[in-house]
Amino acid sequence: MSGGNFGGGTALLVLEDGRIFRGTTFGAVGQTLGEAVFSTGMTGYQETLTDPSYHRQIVVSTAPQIGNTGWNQEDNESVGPTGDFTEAKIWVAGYVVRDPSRRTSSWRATGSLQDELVRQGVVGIAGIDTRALVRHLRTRGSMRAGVFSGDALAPDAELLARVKDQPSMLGADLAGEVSTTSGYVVEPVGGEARFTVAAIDLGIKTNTPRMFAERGMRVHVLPSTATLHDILDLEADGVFLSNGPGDPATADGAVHLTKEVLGQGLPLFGICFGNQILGRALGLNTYKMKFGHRGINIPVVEHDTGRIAITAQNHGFALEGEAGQEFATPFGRAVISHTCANDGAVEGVRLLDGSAFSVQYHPEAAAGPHDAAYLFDRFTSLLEGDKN
Ligand SMILES: NC(=O)CC[C@H](N)C(=O)O
Repeated sequence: MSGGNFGGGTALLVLEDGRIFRGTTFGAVGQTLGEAVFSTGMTGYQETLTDPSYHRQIVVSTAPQIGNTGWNQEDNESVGPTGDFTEAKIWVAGYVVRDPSRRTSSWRATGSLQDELVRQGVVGIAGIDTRALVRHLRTRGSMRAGVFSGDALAPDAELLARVKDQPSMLGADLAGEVSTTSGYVVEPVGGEARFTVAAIDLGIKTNTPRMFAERGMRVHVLPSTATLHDILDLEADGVFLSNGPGDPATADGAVHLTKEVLGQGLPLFGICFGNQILGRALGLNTYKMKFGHRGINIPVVEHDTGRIAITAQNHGFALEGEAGQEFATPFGRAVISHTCANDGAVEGVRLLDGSAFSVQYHPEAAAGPHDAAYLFDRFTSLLEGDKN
C-alpha cells in the first residue's frame, strides 16, 4: 500500500511567541490555527487524531515515526456525523511530526494516514525537529500556533499576525461544537440491559460507551445540552460525564446539571472534562496548566490504597487541590482521591459516601494501558448498590 505523496512543498509552523519551525507539507496543504500541544504516546495516533478533546489543538507527536500502521476502521474515537462509528472525524486542528512513514504496514489498514489527512482536509507538517519544539513548549508552555503551506504561505510577520488573531484556549467553550446533537444509544453486549446509563456527550470517545456496554449497560449518549428531565425520563440508573475539549471554567451548563444530578442522589462517574465538571460542582476551581499531560504512560497515585496506575491522559486544565485533601460540599464531604506522581496535579475526586467519583485520566484506554479499567467495574458496583 502506498504511503501517499508528501514531503514536496515547504510548510511553516509559527508559534505565537514568534518562533518559526520550517518543515515540509504533510496531509492537506493550506492553513490551520490552534493551540500547539505535545503528546508523548508512542502508539495510538489514530485514537489521538480522532479524540474530540483535541478540537482546536495542533498536536505535536514526540514519537519520531508516525503513520506506520496507516488508517483503519476500528480505532476511531469519534463518531461520524451520522452516528456511524466507522466514519469518524479527525478532530485535531493540525498534526506535527518528525518522520511520516512512507509505507503503510498493518493487516487492519484500509488506507494511509497521509491520504486520510488529505481526505479530511487536515493540515500537517513533517520534517520538524520535534525534540527542539517540545523542549520549547515545555519551557514556554502550550501556546497558539499555525501551520501554513501552499497558497497560505506569506511573510513571517503576516503569519504571526494570523496566529495571534485566533482566540486562546483559556476561556474557550467548545463542548457544544463536538457533542452529538441528536443523541444515540449503545446497546449492552450480550443482550439484556442490567442498567441504563445517561452519558452526557461533551466530546465523548467511542471506547467509553463500549466499556459500559461490556458490563451489561445500555448507554443513552445525550447532547451536551441535556437536562435533568431528559435523564429522569430515561429512568437512568446512573449518569456519566464525558471527556471533551475547551476550558472547563466555561462549562456552566454541565456544572449546573451535575449539581442537579448530585441533588437527586443518582450515581455519577466522570472522565477528564467530566472530572473537572464534577470538581467544579463540588466547589473546586480549575486552572490552565503550563503544558498539560498528554500521553499514555502517566503515573497516578490513588490515595486510599497507595496504588499507582499508569494512565492515558490528555488534559491542559486541572482542578485545584492537594493530595488526599477532604472538603465539605452541599452533597456531603468529598476528597481529592488521585494525584499525578510526576507533578502532583489533581487526577481524581469523589464524594466520601462513594456515590459520585471521577478521574482526570482515561480508564477507557484508547489508546493506552488498561491499569485503570477497574473504575468501570467500580461504577458497575455502584449501580448494583455497593458504594465502596
Ligand atoms: N480530554 C479531556 O477531557 C480534556 C479536558 C479539558 N479540555 C482539558 O484540556 O483539560
